[in-house]
Amino acid sequence: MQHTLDLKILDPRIGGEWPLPAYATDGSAGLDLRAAIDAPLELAGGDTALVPSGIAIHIADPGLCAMVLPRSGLGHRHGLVLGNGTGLIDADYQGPLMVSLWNRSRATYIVQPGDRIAQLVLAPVVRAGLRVVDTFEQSARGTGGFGHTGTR
Ligand SMILES: O=c1ccn([C@H]2C[C@H](O)[C@@H](COP(=O)(O)OP(=O)(O)OP(=O)(O)O)O2)c(=O)[nH]1
Ligand SMILES: [Mg+2]
Repeated sequence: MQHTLDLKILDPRIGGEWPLPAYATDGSAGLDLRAAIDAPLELAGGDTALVPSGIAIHIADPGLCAMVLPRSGLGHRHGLVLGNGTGLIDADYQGPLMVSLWNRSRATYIVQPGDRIAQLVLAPVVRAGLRVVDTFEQSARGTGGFGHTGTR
């Protein structure tokens, strides 16, 4: 599925010396986001920094959202994940797209200006209309959860 996304360039290096966010392959789900920083960012083990991506997006359609996710290689090999777990970008958000970068490892990691640090995935949203009830229609699972079905 393809959707046209309004994008503002907040840092002129995006679309200049660094390419616009792009899908790495035809089948890629995520657009890589870059660190729009002026100098190398030293993230000591355990530290978190709010890093500008240099862009703003306006999704507009409330049936869509975007999620900021870690890049697997950085997350697995270097412990570079997100301070907020997953970033959720609302359809009506028009501010700068920020990446909360968390170095969950023990070693310092240095982010260079323009490094691809995270990825943005556009996803459908189903907004709930709440109906308050006293009882639920019986399901097979009922209230069982948190390992209730075992491990094998
Ligand atoms: O990784 C992220 C997460 C969020 N945002 C922006 C877009 C999102 O629409 C807005 C609000 O995010 P969220 O609702 O998750 O945060 P909040 O703490 O509930 O803030 P608010 O009170 O503004 O909703 O912040 C980012 O730029 N990057
Ligand atoms: Mg919120």
